[in-house]
Amino acid sequence: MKSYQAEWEELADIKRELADRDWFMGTSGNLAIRVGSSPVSFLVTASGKDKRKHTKEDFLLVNAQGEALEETQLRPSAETLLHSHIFNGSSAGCSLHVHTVANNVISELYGDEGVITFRNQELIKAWDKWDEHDSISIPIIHNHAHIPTLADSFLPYIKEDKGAVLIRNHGITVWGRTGFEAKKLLEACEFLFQYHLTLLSLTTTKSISKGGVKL
Ligand SMILES: CSCCC(=O)C(=O)COP(=O)(O)O
Ligand SMILES: [Zn+2]
Repeated sequence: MKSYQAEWEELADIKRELADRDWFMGTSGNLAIRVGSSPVSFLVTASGKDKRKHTKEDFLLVNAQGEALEETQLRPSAETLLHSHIFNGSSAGCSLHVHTVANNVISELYGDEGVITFRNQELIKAWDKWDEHDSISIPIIHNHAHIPTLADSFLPYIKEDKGAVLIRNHGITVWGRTGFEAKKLLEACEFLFQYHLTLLSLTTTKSISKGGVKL
């Protein structure tokens, strides 16, 4: 079996950075990094742990179906199937899932439309969109409690080696060709969500003030 020390360290570094951002509230979140391609194998976070803690039991190696490849007491993330779909359906090298207040609020605000689109934002260059008229759209899917059903509805959005999908009132899953790219896209999404929510709340405040209502 291929050694996976380098992938372990890369994922551990990403986990530390996301923990520093406080993006693992209440044991939420799971991370995965590809180890092999044929056959597919990847490291994934162990289920139910406080991902802000860093231990030698943070990750386990799983196969294309998300089954442990080594003897372990650890359970792979409950949402491993989504990472499996990403590694089986694209050449992505890393897949990150976090719950933040901003991604949850955006998913609820635009959940009925099933998508949120950003344009006229410098940060869409994180998706390699360099033209002034470019836009990026992030699909929003229903939060099926049954993970195989959730994974089925997630699957059609794995069209490229990088991407992002919001799961309504749950969180976001972002993937990229490398750990660097996946983290860049995740941070860009969070920036765009926070910007949008801030602008919405200030615009509302501004229009209420204009209407003569004292806040
Ligand atoms: C309390 S978080 C609920 C489960 C979840 O959505 C999540 O991201 C963490 O699950 P895991 O099995 O990966 O720990
Ligand atoms: Zn989750």
